[in-house]
Amino acid sequence: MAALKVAVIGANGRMGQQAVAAIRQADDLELVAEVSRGDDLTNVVDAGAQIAVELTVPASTKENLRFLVGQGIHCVVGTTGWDEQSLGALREQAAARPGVGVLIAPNFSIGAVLAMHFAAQAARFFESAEVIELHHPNKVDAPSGTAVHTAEGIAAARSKAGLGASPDATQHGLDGARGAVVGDVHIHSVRLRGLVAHEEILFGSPGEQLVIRTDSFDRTSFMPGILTAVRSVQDHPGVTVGLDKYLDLR
Ligand SMILES: NC(=O)C1=CN([C@@H]2O[C@H](COP(=O)(O)OP(=O)(O)OC[C@H]3O[C@@H](n4cnc5c(N)ncnc54)[C@H](OP(=O)(O)O)[C@@H]3O)[C@@H](O)[C@H]2O)C=CC1
Ligand SMILES: O=C(O)C1=N[C@H](C(=O)O)C[C@H](O)C1
Repeated sequence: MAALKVAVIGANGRMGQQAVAAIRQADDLELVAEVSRGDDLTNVVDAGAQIAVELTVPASTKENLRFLVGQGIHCVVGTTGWDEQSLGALREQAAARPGVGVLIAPNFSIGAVLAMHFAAQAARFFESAEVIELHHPNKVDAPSGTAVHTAEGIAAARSKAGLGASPDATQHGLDGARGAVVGDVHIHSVRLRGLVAHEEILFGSPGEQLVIRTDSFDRTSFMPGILTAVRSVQDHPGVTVGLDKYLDLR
């Protein structure tokens, strides 16, 4: 079978460089274009790319996707910054290009994907839930896309189970002390030299605690997920959020 033709957008970045290397090493994939800031995205089309891996910055990703989906190119997106409004616009655009698949993946590491899945399963059993995400200090966004997705999954499960917000008697203190809030779930962001990408999901009930923790010590942890997504995206038309949807998790 012919190799799938793949382009990487954001090829000079921390993730982009590793994605380029991982795709080059895969026998069933052919890297046909590497796009960095300032390069023309039409290179991707001219090179005949079937799939684009988008690993840029929140300020660039939506515009890139608008172009790529408009050209009928399947997209695997790791960049953060997607909210309900921008996802809605993307879904609308994808609906006008039937057959085109787009994966928005808050996290490609299997550990993080499973942590989010387990957190959603655990959420209805506990009175309290909070998320701590810990990253390298060069990260430009906070909270992390993974933490937002984790909190959304927990909030949906809690709401379905009829649970309200976690108990919290805080009335006084410094702004920000209780973190950011997504769907009633508090998220705390740590930025620390030496870290890569880590998350702890805390659940509490009287007399007990459950901690789910995932650690990416190296960006190689994201590569198997990217390759799985590249190989699968054509089989999932429309916009999918979360690599878990490709993994047959129950
Ligand atoms: N889903 C996942 O598993 C993971 C997702 N991420 C996310 O992926 C994104 C990238 O992370 P990371 O590699 O660490 O970030 P980097 O800042 O190292 O890389 C981003 C790269 O994209 C480039 N860029 C910006 N705009 C464009 C554009 N329009 N066209 C082409 N290239 C562009 C930047 O260039 P310049 O330097 O000139 O700005 C930079 O080289 C972030 O949103 C991060 O949160 C990260 C790790 C895992
Ligand atoms: O910027 C990063 O490094 C990461 N970004 C993603 C996020 O915001 O969740 C994924 C991972 O946490 C690494």
